Amino acid sequence: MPNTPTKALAPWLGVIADDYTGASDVAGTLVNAGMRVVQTFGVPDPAMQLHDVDCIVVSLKTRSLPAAEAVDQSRAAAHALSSRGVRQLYFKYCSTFDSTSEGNIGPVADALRSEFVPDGQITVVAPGTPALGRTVYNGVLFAGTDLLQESSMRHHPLTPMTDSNVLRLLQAQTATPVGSVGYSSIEAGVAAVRSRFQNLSAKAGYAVVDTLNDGHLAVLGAAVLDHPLVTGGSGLVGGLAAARGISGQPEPAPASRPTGPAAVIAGSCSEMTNVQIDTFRRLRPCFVVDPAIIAAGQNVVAEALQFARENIPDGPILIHSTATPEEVARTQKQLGKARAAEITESSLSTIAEGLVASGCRQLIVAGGETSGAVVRRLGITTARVGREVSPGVPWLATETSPGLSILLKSGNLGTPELFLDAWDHNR
Ligand SMILES: Nc1ncnc2c1ncn2[C@@H]1O[C@H](COP(=O)(O)OP(=O)(O)OP(=O)(O)O)[C@@H](O)[C@H]1O
Ligand SMILES: O=C(O)[C@@H](O)C(=O)CO
Repeated sequence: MPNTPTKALAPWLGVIADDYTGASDVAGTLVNAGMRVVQTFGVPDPAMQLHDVDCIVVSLKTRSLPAAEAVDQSRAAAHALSSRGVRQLYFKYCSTFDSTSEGNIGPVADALRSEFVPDGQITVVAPGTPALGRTVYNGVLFAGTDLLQESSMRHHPLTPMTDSNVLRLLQAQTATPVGSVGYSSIEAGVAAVRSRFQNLSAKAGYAVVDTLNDGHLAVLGAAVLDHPLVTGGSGLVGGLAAARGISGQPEPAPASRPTGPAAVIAGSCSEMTNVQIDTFRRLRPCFVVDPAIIAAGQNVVAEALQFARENIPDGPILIHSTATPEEVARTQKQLGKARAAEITESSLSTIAEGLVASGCRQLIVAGGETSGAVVRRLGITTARVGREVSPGVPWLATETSPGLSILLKSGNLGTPELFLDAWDHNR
């Protein structure tokens, strides 16, 4: 018998994630639900070997691109996944709905809907991820106990979130009408949700779903099990996995369990990253990369690598551009938002490249845009997803740079001690 892949062996879920840390978040959630997962960086080439997996997570860096480019890349990812036989596509965006009025959640979802969703079928919009403290109540998004617009996300350097109403946020980005499904329908069970979808589909293309707890995700997962396209944060993939009867017994990833020099690179300016850096700084050495100083011509990259050479033999080190909202605002005013980001991402990537070239084998990168820039510079295209260090934060065993483990941490995820104790989870 020729050894040709059959439809039965195809992964059932194909995820298109709009940033690299968000991709790791959803990949870790799937591993936690008992799946074998591979994460690709960029659209997988048809020749790429992605065997023995239940799920492929494609990491894109489309959250802050012009909408047309984000749409093109997301479409290409969807086609690549479809041609590998996946039965369901999942468009993963941030649980805090990071976007602007131009997009890119609406434009990408519209493009995927137009190709993959039958006329008249509603598409679910589910940012709510209770494990990360993100809940949706009457269409309004909360981060912990704060309204999204009153959370630290209002200061985000690239996508400041100043409204909490998901219907309004999405409607600003799409001509397709947006409706909602309230928690009382969800508590009434799968049939009630399906019937609400049916009624809504006469006047809307999207349904923003309330999500207060994991029980709601379980009902929603069952209600959208046969939808060709689902959109949301990482939470709903757990509901989908449970509805497929796969739950909770993670296979250890076939990681090479590397030891060796360890470093954190942080370009995230999110609140939790700031806390994690303060916690690390008390015990281990840190080096600050300031984009304004780089723009003034100082060779900060060389200084950072010198710092690494001197300190990495004694244990993990941290190199960061992470700054407070006030400092970021000052730098952006001086350099412009795009140039500040470009200088920072490019410098941190060069530093990461230097670290790996000189033997670093365990690398944590904090921040989605930052992770995108670093992983690209390192030329990593695929990784097997290992166990989570904390919700949404798994180690990845890179397949393109054997022996190198990376952990891509979303800005607000992880515990305050993560940069100190994540290494233990990689043994
Ligand atoms: N000191 C700084 N001044 C101005 N911009 C900065 C500074 N440090 C980092 N940046 C930029 O801020 C952006 C931070 O976004 P990034 O996606 O990396 O982090 P995040 O939003 O916290 O992470 P996530 O998307 O995973 O939640 C990057 O483009 C980064 O280059
Ligand atoms: O959904 C989340 O909160 C994260 O995966 C993320 O995308 C942060 O940028």
